[in-house]
Amino acid sequence: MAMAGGLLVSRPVTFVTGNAKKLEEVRAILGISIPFQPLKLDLPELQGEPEDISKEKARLAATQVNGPVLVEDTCLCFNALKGLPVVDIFNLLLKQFTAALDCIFHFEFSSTATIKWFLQKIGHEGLNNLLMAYEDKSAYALCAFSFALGPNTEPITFMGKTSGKIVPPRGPNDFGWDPIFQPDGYEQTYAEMPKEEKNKISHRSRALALVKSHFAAAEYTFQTDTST
Ligand SMILES: O=c1[nH]c(=O)c2ncn([C@@H]3O[C@H](COP(=O)(O)OP(=O)(O)OP(=O)(O)O)[C@@H](O)[C@H]3O)c2[nH]1
Ligand SMILES: [Mg+2]
Repeated sequence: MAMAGGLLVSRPVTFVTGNAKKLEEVRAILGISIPFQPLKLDLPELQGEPEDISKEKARLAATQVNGPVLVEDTCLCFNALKGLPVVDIFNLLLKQFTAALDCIFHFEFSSTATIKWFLQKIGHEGLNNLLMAYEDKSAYALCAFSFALGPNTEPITFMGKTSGKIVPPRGPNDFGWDPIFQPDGYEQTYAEMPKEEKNKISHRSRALALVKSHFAAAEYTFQTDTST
């Protein structure tokens, strides 16, 4: 029997995420192109550039799983705020605030704020309000998948970006900031679009196209028999 020329990998990839909606989309986009099994783990996320957050998630996941892992980190960036991911804006404010408080009360704050945290705290309306003072409502969704073959191997990262604008919420409210993100060239928000449509143009599908190309080029062979 002819064997693929690529690396033999001990078992299928584990896609580690605590987010069921992400998993749903990844399943729909990947189909059977990459054999993977999901694992629900909410990994701690260090703050920094999206690529670094994603890589660090992959390192942590590979150590926990002790095998090949795929992870993903998504952020929503507002151009009026210099394209900074919301997390950085928050950290900037937090730093100034804590510095001021520290002078007065010797308080200390620590936080792992993300777009997720912002969404939970201020909601869609709050995210819209952040841009109230700016004419520029443009934004982009950025997705960073990282793949690691196992612990102690350097993760490879694949980025996907979709540009659009922040609008008052429209459409079903079952996935994060989908109702307030309207991609360029569309009259609908992510939430209003049929799933197949979002999955054709989303930050996630663009990053996953690169993941798929990498897997196709690397010709990994996954050992599925775990009894050996
Ligand atoms: O409207 C949305 N459309 C999307 O396509 C999308 N992708 C992610 N998100 C949300 O943005 C934050 C990212 O944080 P995030 O990348 O750390 O994800 P997470 O913590 O939920 O899961 P994970 O880290 O366990 O994989 C979380 O609030 C996610 O719900 C999205 N919202
Ligand atoms: Mg997370």
